[in-house]
Amino acid sequence: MSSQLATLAALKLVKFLKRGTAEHKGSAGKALLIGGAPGMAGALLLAGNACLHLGAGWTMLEMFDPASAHAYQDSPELMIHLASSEIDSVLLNTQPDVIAIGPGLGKSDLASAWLMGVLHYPNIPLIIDADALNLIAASRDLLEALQKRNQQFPGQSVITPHPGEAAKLLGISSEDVQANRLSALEKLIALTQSIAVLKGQHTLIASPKNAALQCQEGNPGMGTGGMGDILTGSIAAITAQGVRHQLDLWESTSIAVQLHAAAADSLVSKGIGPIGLTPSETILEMRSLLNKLL
Ligand SMILES: NC(=O)C1=CN([C@@H]2O[C@H](COP(=O)(O)OP(=O)(O)OC[C@H]3O[C@@H](n4cnc5c(N)ncnc54)[C@H](O)[C@@H]3O)[C@@H](O)[C@H]2O)[C@@H](O)CC1
Ligand SMILES: Nc1ncnc2c1ncn2[C@@H]1O[C@H](COP(=O)(O)OP(=O)(O)O)[C@@H](O)[C@H]1O
Repeated sequence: MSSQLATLAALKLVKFLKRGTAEHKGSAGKALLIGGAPGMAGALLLAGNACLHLGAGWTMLEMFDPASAHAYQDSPELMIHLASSEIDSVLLNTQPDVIAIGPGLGKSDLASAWLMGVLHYPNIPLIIDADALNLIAASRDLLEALQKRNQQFPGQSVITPHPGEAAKLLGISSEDVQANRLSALEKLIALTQSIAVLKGQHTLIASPKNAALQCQEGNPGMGTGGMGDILTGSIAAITAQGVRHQLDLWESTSIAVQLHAAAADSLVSKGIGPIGLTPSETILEMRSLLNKLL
């Protein structure tokens, strides 16, 4: 299969992120990240740290865990707010340039309500990951809301399932997904009409408009909890900057997918991993690679 697929080669697009001397945080965009239920606050913090270090102008977190909804000494730049049922007013007051929902979101009624709220929030890029995908897999209403959003605003959502999440969305096993990853990717796009990133060895990306590309970078050191969360935060950061730097969601996602895997390879080449490679180290390596590519 791999020989038939074109290779993802998106890093040449990084130069679009180069900042003019008069640019300010407004030009770098506002990202709103939603998740972090009790026991999984770390997933949202990892996504937030990735978003911050990959250059979003503002990184705002809607945190579901009341005990974790506070400022952090290690990353006081993150603007953290306790998620409540005031969903529409938060979205209206925040006016985000991009929303990412899912890291550690959980499957509570409030989580479903937030997901429905962001699916109804109009024409901005939306990144859907982790438990947000599991919620869509379990709810026809949420799936229909996603399909309707994509009919109204094509190209403005991306789903980022790992094989387990892809399997739930498609109603098959993760072994079936892995046995024919390209077919699973195509089915995910047919089902959701979103840009789709099927993670795992040789991550695949495609959209209703774009044929599948295969990421050649990446390594098994990436098999650490939180590695997908930082991809979500990175897509959010690059998309937030892309809004005013002529990059669309497809291009921003493509950059993030390749940069993420390339950073993990770069760390392994320096002896940092594969065993014990952490998502937090990968964030800093992504920042370093990104700035070298400008
Ligand atoms: N620090 C934290 O708080 C973390 C929280 N997390 C959150 O935990 C929740 C549950 O997510 P999880 O993904 O951990 O658990 P899930 O139960 O959703 O998925 C794990 C299963 O997916 C399948 N799978 C995943 N990757 C695969 C691959 N490359 N090849 C084949 N099969 C694969 C396997 O069957 C695996 O057992 C999410 O909301 C997530 O964001 C995780 O991101 C880990 C870190
Ligand atoms: N063997 C591998 N080769 C390449 N990339 C991998 C490998 N294992 C995991 N990854 C990557 O690591 C990330 C794991 O994401 P995910 O499973 O969502 O993690 P989490 O939910 O714990 O944050 C994905 O980007 C995936 O492509």
